[in-house]
Amino acid sequence: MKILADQNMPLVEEFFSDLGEVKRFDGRNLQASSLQDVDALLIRSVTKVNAPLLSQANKLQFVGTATIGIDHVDTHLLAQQDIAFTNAPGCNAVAVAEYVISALYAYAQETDTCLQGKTLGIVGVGSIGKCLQHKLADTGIKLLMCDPLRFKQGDLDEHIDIDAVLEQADIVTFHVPLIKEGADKTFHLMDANRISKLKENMLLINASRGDVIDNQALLKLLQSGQRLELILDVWENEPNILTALLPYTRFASVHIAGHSLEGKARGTQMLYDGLCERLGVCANKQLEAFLPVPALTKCRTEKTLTEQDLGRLVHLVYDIRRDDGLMRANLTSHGFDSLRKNYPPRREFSTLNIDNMSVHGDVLATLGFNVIEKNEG
Ligand SMILES: NC(=O)C1=CN([C@@H]2O[C@H](COP(=O)(O)OP(=O)(O)OC[C@H]3O[C@@H](n4cnc5c(N)ncnc54)[C@H](O)[C@@H]3O)[C@@H](O)[C@H]2O)C=CC1
Ligand SMILES: O=C(O)C(=O)[C@H](O)COP(=O)(O)O
Repeated sequence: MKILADQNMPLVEEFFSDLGEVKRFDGRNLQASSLQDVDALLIRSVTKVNAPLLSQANKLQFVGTATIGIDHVDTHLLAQQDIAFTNAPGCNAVAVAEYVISALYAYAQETDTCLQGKTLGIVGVGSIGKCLQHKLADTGIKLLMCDPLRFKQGDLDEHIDIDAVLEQADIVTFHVPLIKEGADKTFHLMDANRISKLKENMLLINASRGDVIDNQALLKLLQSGQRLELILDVWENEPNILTALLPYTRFASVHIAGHSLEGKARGTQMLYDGLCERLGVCANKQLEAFLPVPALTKCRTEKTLTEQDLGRLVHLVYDIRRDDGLMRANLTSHGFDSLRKNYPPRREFSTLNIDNMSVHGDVLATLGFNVIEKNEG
């Protein structure tokens, strides 16, 4: 079978070469003619699957996106054409949650803020929101959960309306899918009206989709002199983003919140599992076999850890300021997509084994580190 895979998807040859012939493509520039005689298409978020793209797909039986988000895929059209579809739910939830945690500790360090006692609103409590809620559970940050849909389904104990969250929280982070229309639309969930009511100096984090926040309205507010703390990983109209927003951000990045090595590799494995299921063959490959050993695998904590120490541990594994620096220094010369393509490897907290001799084992473990020893003394 012929398999066409995005050039930015890792481990495709390792997972798929036993199933067929693998060819790569540039995700932003896939042409309809390239789908002639192709059996399986493996994409990332930058490839729009729609009627024009599928117009010459004479053999396509499987489309997989190695992402959580599916706003780039016309799933109804695929169903109509009896083309199996899978995404990779949850594949990079840990990576996005750790991006937010790294951002929080870096923000705290730079602004001399104590996170303990602050109130953080999580808007969208699915895989990522829940993962973040769990990881922050022992940090002393008060969490407000906002997810009307899950609350209605009885899948969430508490739900606070978004406007109440924006009023009560010091920090708000968005983890909703992009829904462009209908009763549940999240397009411009943060519209000009909500943006105009934002409290001075509150911290907004967006690592969901750029269109969830009206970027022009946000810029207008900031240009009017309102002070806000902003951490943006996603932007409207990527890759041609509103660069005028950049100077107003505390930290900015090129849509890489989910790009841990593990997160991207899990996405590939989930597509492999999906295609094997479609073909009725046994999926017998595991990503652990392909991941490199991390540069840093072990450290030891001796004393009672302060919040600053926790931040240092977080940043040992992943410091958002690395990505912020790369974007600010290279966006103009290299461009948004090239920075994404050449994203330096990043590992998840679980790759750091912490030999813990302090009383902070629980917070370290809930943050996601691998705590290998605990001494209550
Ligand atoms: N920046 C990045 O690199 C990444 C971004 N994403 C984005 O994050 C989104 C969320 O991912 P997951 O948590 O895995 O998805 P999920 O589908 O598990 O959870 C999304 C949650 O948002 C809730 N929701 C929908 N509309 C809402 C609203 N108006 N207000 C509050 N909650 C609402 C849903 O009920 C659901 O529980 C993805 O759809 C994707 O667009 C995902 C991975 C990486
Ligand atoms: O999973 C998602 O949804 C994402 O946004 C990805 O992590 C990032 O997208 P691509 O690397 O596929 O463009």
